Amino acid sequence: MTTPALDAHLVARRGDFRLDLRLRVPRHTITAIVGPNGSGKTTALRTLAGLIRPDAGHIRVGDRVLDDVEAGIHVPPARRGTGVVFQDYLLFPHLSAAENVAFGLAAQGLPHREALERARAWLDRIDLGALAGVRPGLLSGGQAQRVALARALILDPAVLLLDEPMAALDVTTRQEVRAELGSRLRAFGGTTVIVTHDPADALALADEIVVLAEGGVVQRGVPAELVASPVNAYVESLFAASRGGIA
Ligand SMILES: Nc1ncnc2c1ncn2[C@@H]1O[C@H](COP(=O)(O)OP(=O)(O)OP(=O)(O)O)[C@@H](O)[C@H]1O
Repeated sequence: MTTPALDAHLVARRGDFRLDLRLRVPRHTITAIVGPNGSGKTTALRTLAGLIRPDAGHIRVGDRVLDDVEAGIHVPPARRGTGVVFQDYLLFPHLSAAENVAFGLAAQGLPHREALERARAWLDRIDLGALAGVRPGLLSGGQAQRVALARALILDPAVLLLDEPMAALDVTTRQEVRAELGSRLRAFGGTTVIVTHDPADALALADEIVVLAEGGVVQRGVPAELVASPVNAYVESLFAASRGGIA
Protein backbone atom coordinates (compact mmCIF):
# COMPACT_ATOMS: atom_id res chain seq x y z
CA MET A 1 0.00 0.00 0.00
CA THR A 2 1.30 3.48 -0.84
CA THR A 3 1.67 5.56 2.28
CA PRO A 4 -0.86 8.38 2.14
CA ALA A 5 -0.45 11.85 3.54
CA LEU A 6 -2.70 13.25 6.23
CA ASP A 7 -4.55 16.51 5.68
CA ALA A 8 -6.81 17.79 8.42
CA HIS A 9 -8.60 20.80 9.77
CA LEU A 10 -9.76 19.89 13.24
CA VAL A 11 -12.35 22.04 14.95
CA ALA A 12 -13.68 20.50 18.14
CA ARG A 13 -15.42 22.01 21.15
CA ARG A 14 -15.10 20.47 24.61
CA GLY A 15 -17.17 22.56 27.05
CA ASP A 16 -15.76 26.10 26.85
CA PHE A 17 -12.64 24.87 25.09
CA ARG A 18 -12.25 25.06 21.32
CA LEU A 19 -9.58 23.32 19.27
CA ASP A 20 -8.81 24.78 15.85
CA LEU A 21 -5.85 23.01 14.29
CA ARG A 22 -4.73 22.58 10.69
CA LEU A 23 -2.40 19.67 10.05
CA ARG A 24 -0.64 18.49 6.96
CA VAL A 25 1.61 15.49 7.50
CA PRO A 26 3.47 14.36 4.37
CA ARG A 27 3.98 10.65 3.67
CA HIS A 28 6.87 9.01 5.50
CA THR A 29 7.12 11.82 8.05
CA ILE A 30 6.46 12.33 11.75
CA THR A 31 4.69 15.38 13.13
CA ALA A 32 4.71 16.05 16.87
CA ILE A 33 2.04 18.17 18.53
CA VAL A 34 3.52 19.71 21.67
CA GLY A 35 1.75 21.80 24.26
CA PRO A 36 1.07 22.26 27.96
CA ASN A 37 -1.74 20.58 29.92
CA GLY A 38 -5.10 21.58 28.57
CA SER A 39 -3.81 22.87 25.23
CA GLY A 40 -5.91 20.36 23.28
CA LYS A 41 -3.43 17.61 22.40
CA THR A 42 -5.65 14.72 23.51
CA THR A 43 -8.67 16.31 21.84
CA ALA A 44 -6.67 16.53 18.59
CA LEU A 45 -5.51 12.91 18.81
CA ARG A 46 -8.95 11.56 19.69
CA THR A 47 -10.48 13.53 16.83
CA LEU A 48 -7.93 12.11 14.38
CA ALA A 49 -8.70 8.61 15.72
CA GLY A 50 -12.42 9.16 15.16
CA LEU A 51 -13.24 8.97 18.88
CA ILE A 52 -14.45 12.60 18.87
CA ARG A 53 -16.58 13.89 16.02
CA PRO A 54 -15.28 17.28 14.91
CA ASP A 55 -17.65 20.26 14.99
CA ALA A 56 -16.24 21.58 11.73
CA GLY A 57 -13.45 20.81 9.29
CA HIS A 58 -12.22 17.64 7.66
CA ILE A 59 -9.76 14.77 7.94
CA ARG A 60 -8.39 13.21 4.77
CA VAL A 61 -5.84 10.43 4.47
CA GLY A 62 -4.65 10.22 0.89
CA ASP A 63 -7.85 10.13 -1.20
CA ARG A 64 -9.94 8.86 1.70
CA VAL A 65 -12.23 11.25 3.54
CA LEU A 66 -12.50 10.16 7.17
CA ASP A 67 -14.39 13.22 8.36
CA ASP A 68 -16.08 16.03 6.51
CA VAL A 69 -18.51 17.84 8.73
CA GLU A 70 -20.16 19.82 5.94
CA ALA A 71 -20.73 16.69 3.87
CA GLY A 72 -21.91 14.73 6.94
CA ILE A 73 -19.10 12.17 6.67
CA HIS A 74 -17.69 10.46 9.78
CA VAL A 75 -15.93 7.11 9.46
CA PRO A 76 -16.03 5.24 12.81
CA PRO A 77 -12.73 4.42 14.59
CA ALA A 78 -12.54 0.75 13.59
CA ARG A 79 -12.89 1.51 9.88
CA ARG A 80 -10.47 4.45 9.62
CA GLY A 81 -7.26 2.48 9.08
CA THR A 82 -5.71 4.49 11.89
CA GLY A 83 -3.37 2.86 14.41
CA VAL A 84 -3.35 4.30 17.91
CA VAL A 85 -0.85 3.69 20.70
CA PHE A 86 -2.32 5.13 23.89
CA GLN A 87 -0.08 6.44 26.63
CA ASP A 88 -0.68 3.55 29.01
CA TYR A 89 -0.59 1.16 26.02
CA LEU A 90 -3.96 -0.43 26.96
CA LEU A 91 -2.62 -3.96 26.57
CA PHE A 92 -5.02 -6.71 27.66
CA PRO A 93 -3.56 -7.93 30.98
CA HIS A 94 -4.96 -11.47 30.69
CA LEU A 95 -3.54 -12.07 27.21
CA SER A 96 0.06 -12.90 26.30
CA ALA A 97 2.19 -10.45 24.30
CA ALA A 98 1.55 -12.49 21.13
CA GLU A 99 -2.20 -12.64 21.78
CA ASN A 100 -2.24 -8.88 22.31
CA VAL A 101 -0.48 -8.30 18.98
CA ALA A 102 -2.75 -10.84 17.24
CA PHE A 103 -5.94 -9.29 18.63
CA GLY A 104 -6.68 -6.85 15.80
CA LEU A 105 -6.04 -9.42 13.08
CA ALA A 106 -8.32 -11.92 14.80
CA ALA A 107 -10.97 -9.21 15.20
CA GLN A 108 -10.74 -8.65 11.44
CA GLY A 109 -11.60 -12.31 10.92
CA LEU A 110 -8.19 -13.91 10.42
CA PRO A 111 -8.19 -17.44 11.93
CA HIS A 112 -6.77 -17.32 15.45
CA ARG A 113 -3.83 -19.59 14.68
CA GLU A 114 -2.75 -17.59 11.67
CA ALA A 115 -3.13 -14.32 13.56
CA LEU A 116 -0.93 -15.71 16.34
CA GLU A 117 1.71 -16.86 13.87
CA ARG A 118 1.89 -13.43 12.32
CA ALA A 119 2.02 -11.83 15.76
CA ARG A 120 4.94 -14.05 16.76
CA ALA A 121 6.77 -13.10 13.57
CA TRP A 122 6.21 -9.43 14.45
CA LEU A 123 7.53 -9.97 17.96
CA ASP A 124 10.63 -11.64 16.48
CA ARG A 125 11.12 -8.62 14.26
CA ILE A 126 11.15 -6.31 17.27
CA ASP A 127 13.39 -8.62 19.30
CA LEU A 128 10.64 -9.74 21.63
CA GLY A 129 10.18 -13.25 20.27
CA ALA A 130 11.34 -14.77 23.55
CA LEU A 131 8.57 -12.93 25.41
CA ALA A 132 5.71 -13.93 23.09
CA GLY A 133 4.03 -16.02 25.80
CA VAL A 134 4.48 -13.48 28.59
CA ARG A 135 1.64 -11.34 29.95
CA PRO A 136 1.98 -7.54 29.92
CA GLY A 137 2.36 -7.35 33.72
CA LEU A 138 5.76 -8.99 33.44
CA LEU A 139 7.10 -6.72 30.69
CA SER A 140 9.24 -3.66 31.28
CA GLY A 141 7.82 -0.29 30.22
CA GLY A 142 9.95 -0.27 27.08
CA GLN A 143 8.93 -3.82 26.16
CA ALA A 144 5.24 -3.04 26.74
CA GLN A 145 5.59 -0.02 24.46
CA ARG A 146 7.09 -2.21 21.74
CA VAL A 147 4.22 -4.70 22.06
CA ALA A 148 1.69 -1.85 21.82
CA LEU A 149 3.48 -0.50 18.77
CA ALA A 150 3.52 -3.96 17.15
CA ARG A 151 -0.19 -4.34 17.90
CA ALA A 152 -0.86 -1.14 15.96
CA LEU A 153 1.63 -1.73 13.12
CA ILE A 154 0.58 -5.31 12.36
CA LEU A 155 -2.65 -3.86 10.94
CA ASP A 156 -0.66 -1.77 8.46
CA PRO A 157 -2.24 1.54 9.48
CA ALA A 158 -2.47 4.37 6.97
CA VAL A 159 -1.73 6.76 9.84
CA LEU A 160 -0.14 5.97 13.19
CA LEU A 161 -1.12 8.07 16.23
CA LEU A 162 0.99 8.02 19.40
CA ASP A 163 -0.34 9.54 22.61
CA GLU A 164 2.43 10.65 25.02
CA PRO A 165 4.65 7.70 24.06
CA MET A 166 7.11 8.17 26.96
CA ALA A 167 4.63 9.01 29.73
CA ALA A 168 4.48 5.51 31.20
CA LEU A 169 8.27 5.13 31.41
CA ASP A 170 10.56 6.06 34.25
CA VAL A 171 12.98 8.89 33.65
CA THR A 172 16.05 6.64 33.54
CA THR A 173 14.84 4.50 30.62
CA ARG A 174 13.09 7.30 28.75
CA GLN A 175 16.05 8.43 26.68
CA GLU A 176 17.00 4.92 25.60
CA VAL A 177 13.41 3.97 24.69
CA ARG A 178 12.96 7.27 22.86
CA ALA A 179 15.96 6.54 20.62
CA GLU A 180 14.71 3.01 19.98
CA LEU A 181 11.19 4.24 19.22
CA GLY A 182 12.69 6.74 16.79
CA SER A 183 14.42 4.02 14.80
CA ARG A 184 11.32 1.81 14.83
CA LEU A 185 9.15 4.65 13.56
CA ARG A 186 11.67 5.37 10.79
CA ALA A 187 11.59 1.70 9.84
CA PHE A 188 7.77 1.83 9.72
CA GLY A 189 8.13 4.72 7.29
CA GLY A 190 4.45 5.67 7.49
CA THR A 191 2.60 8.84 8.33
CA THR A 192 2.81 9.46 12.06
CA VAL A 193 1.40 11.98 14.54
CA ILE A 194 2.76 12.10 18.07
CA VAL A 195 1.14 14.04 20.87
CA THR A 196 3.39 14.97 23.78
CA HIS A 197 3.88 17.56 26.49
CA ASP A 198 7.62 16.83 26.45
CA PRO A 199 9.65 18.93 23.99
CA ALA A 200 12.46 16.32 24.17
CA ASP A 201 10.14 13.74 22.52
CA ALA A 202 9.30 16.17 19.76
CA LEU A 203 12.90 17.16 19.12
CA ALA A 204 14.10 13.56 19.04
CA LEU A 205 11.29 12.05 16.98
CA ALA A 206 9.63 14.62 14.73
CA ASP A 207 10.26 16.02 11.26
CA GLU A 208 7.85 18.84 12.05
CA ILE A 209 6.70 20.22 15.40
CA VAL A 210 3.39 21.99 15.98
CA VAL A 211 3.24 23.97 19.21
CA LEU A 212 -0.29 24.16 20.56
CA ALA A 213 -1.63 26.46 23.28
CA GLU A 214 -5.26 27.00 24.29
CA GLY A 215 -6.46 25.08 21.25
CA GLY A 216 -4.57 27.07 18.62
CA VAL A 217 -1.22 26.81 16.86
CA VAL A 218 1.47 29.08 18.29
CA GLN A 219 4.25 28.04 15.93
CA ARG A 220 5.12 25.20 13.60
CA GLY A 221 8.31 24.21 11.85
CA VAL A 222 11.21 21.79 11.72
CA PRO A 223 12.83 21.26 15.13
CA ALA A 224 15.95 23.35 14.42
CA GLU A 225 13.77 26.28 13.33
CA LEU A 226 11.76 26.28 16.55
CA VAL A 227 14.89 26.04 18.67
CA ALA A 228 16.68 28.82 16.76
CA SER A 229 13.76 31.19 16.15
CA PRO A 230 10.98 30.80 18.72
CA VAL A 231 8.08 33.21 18.07
CA ASN A 232 7.51 33.97 21.74
CA ALA A 233 8.79 33.41 25.26
CA TYR A 234 6.69 30.28 25.71
CA VAL A 235 8.18 28.49 22.68
CA GLU A 236 11.61 29.74 23.70
CA SER A 237 11.21 28.28 27.19
CA LEU A 238 10.00 24.96 25.74
CA PHE A 239 13.14 24.46 23.72
CA ALA A 240 15.59 26.40 25.90
CA ALA A 241 17.36 23.26 27.11
CA SER A 242 18.11 22.30 23.50
CA ARG A 243 19.62 25.55 22.27
CA GLY A 244 23.06 24.76 20.96
CA GLY A 245 22.26 21.05 20.95
CA ILE A 246 20.69 20.94 17.47
CA ALA A 247 22.58 21.46 14.25
N1 LIG B 1 -15.28 15.88 27.81
C1 LIG B 1 -14.94 17.14 28.08
N2 LIG B 1 -15.85 18.05 28.51
C2 LIG B 1 -15.51 19.32 28.78
N3 LIG B 1 -14.25 19.80 28.63
C3 LIG B 1 -13.32 18.96 28.22
C4 LIG B 1 -13.60 17.59 27.92
N4 LIG B 1 -12.44 17.00 27.51
C5 LIG B 1 -11.49 17.96 27.57
N5 LIG B 1 -12.01 19.12 27.97
C6 LIG B 1 -11.27 20.38 28.12
O1 LIG B 1 -10.66 20.65 26.89
C7 LIG B 1 -9.38 21.25 27.10
C8 LIG B 1 -8.33 20.48 26.34
O2 LIG B 1 -8.16 19.20 26.91
P1 LIG B 1 -7.13 18.13 26.32
O3 LIG B 1 -7.26 16.90 27.19
O4 LIG B 1 -7.35 17.98 24.88
O5 LIG B 1 -5.74 18.85 26.58
P2 LIG B 1 -4.27 18.21 26.62
O6 LIG B 1 -3.39 19.18 25.94
O7 LIG B 1 -4.31 16.83 26.10
O8 LIG B 1 -3.98 18.19 28.16
P3 LIG B 1 -3.18 17.09 29.05
O9 LIG B 1 -1.73 17.26 28.67
O10 LIG B 1 -3.47 17.53 30.44
O11 LIG B 1 -3.74 15.75 28.72
C9 LIG B 1 -9.16 21.29 28.59
O12 LIG B 1 -9.46 22.59 29.03
C10 LIG B 1 -10.15 20.28 29.12
O13 LIG B 1 -10.57 20.65 30.41
